[in-house]
Amino acid sequence: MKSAADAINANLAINIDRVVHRYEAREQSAFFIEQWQLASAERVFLHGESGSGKTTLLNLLAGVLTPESGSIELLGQAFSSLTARQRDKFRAQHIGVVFQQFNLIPYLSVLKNIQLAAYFANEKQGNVQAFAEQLLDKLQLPKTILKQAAGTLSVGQQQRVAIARALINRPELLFVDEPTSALDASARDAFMELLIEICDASSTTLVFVSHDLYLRRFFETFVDIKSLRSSEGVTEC
Ligand SMILES: Nc1ncnc2c1ncn2[C@@H]1O[C@H](COP(=O)(O)OP(=O)(O)OP(=O)(O)O)[C@@H](O)[C@H]1O
Repeated sequence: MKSAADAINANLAINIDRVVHRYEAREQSAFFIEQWQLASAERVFLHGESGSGKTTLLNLLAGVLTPESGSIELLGQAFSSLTARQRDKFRAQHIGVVFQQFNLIPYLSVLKNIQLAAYFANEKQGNVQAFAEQLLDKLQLPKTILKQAAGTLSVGQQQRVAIARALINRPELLFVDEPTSALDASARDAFMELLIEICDASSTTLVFVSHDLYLRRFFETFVDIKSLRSSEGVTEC
């Protein structure tokens, strides 16, 4: 029979347990989080001063970095124990990511960049273009941009395309790092409304990193990374 703890854990989207990360093996200091849990469909605004480890945490959650010890469970799966290949597959199918560098392929069109994300997640291509158009429209980008090479867009436009690419598979988990930094106030508010709408519609769990405290109003949970990090057992950065 399942225990009450098992039942609670089954509803967790993210479950971090004693995670240690070091950028270099001999590094004295380490990134350490003892425990952090997020329920399915929870939205968190993650804040912290520059260099406090927000991007490191997102990279661990996205599987770009792997912990030296401890475990990261995502959607009930032991994500940090997967092989690199299994992690890539899991990411493509369940995670949307928007990093500070947008990682668009510059010589491919906007549509191809978005289609590629859908392809890796095995989404049916038939519906991809219509949904991409809908997303770009809500992000205040013209439909004509779909045919343009991603490398020819402005930084603000690239940022919005990266967001559309992250949302195209309606991911269960969405990790975004400063997604509004290149947007003006009107595009920023439109983006936030779209993001919340899509997260609501798909019960997406969102970890949203930003320095912009104005954006805190869109979130039920606010976390300062300082409160997550602990020095027990290791020396902090
Ligand atoms: N590739 C790397 N190699 C070595 N150290 C790194 C690397 N990336 C980050 N660090 C260090 O890890 C610490 C946390 O950096 P991180 O980028 O996670 O912080 P952050 O809170 O996201 O900062 P910012 O708000 O400026 O983006 C910093 O001391 C940084 O110098």
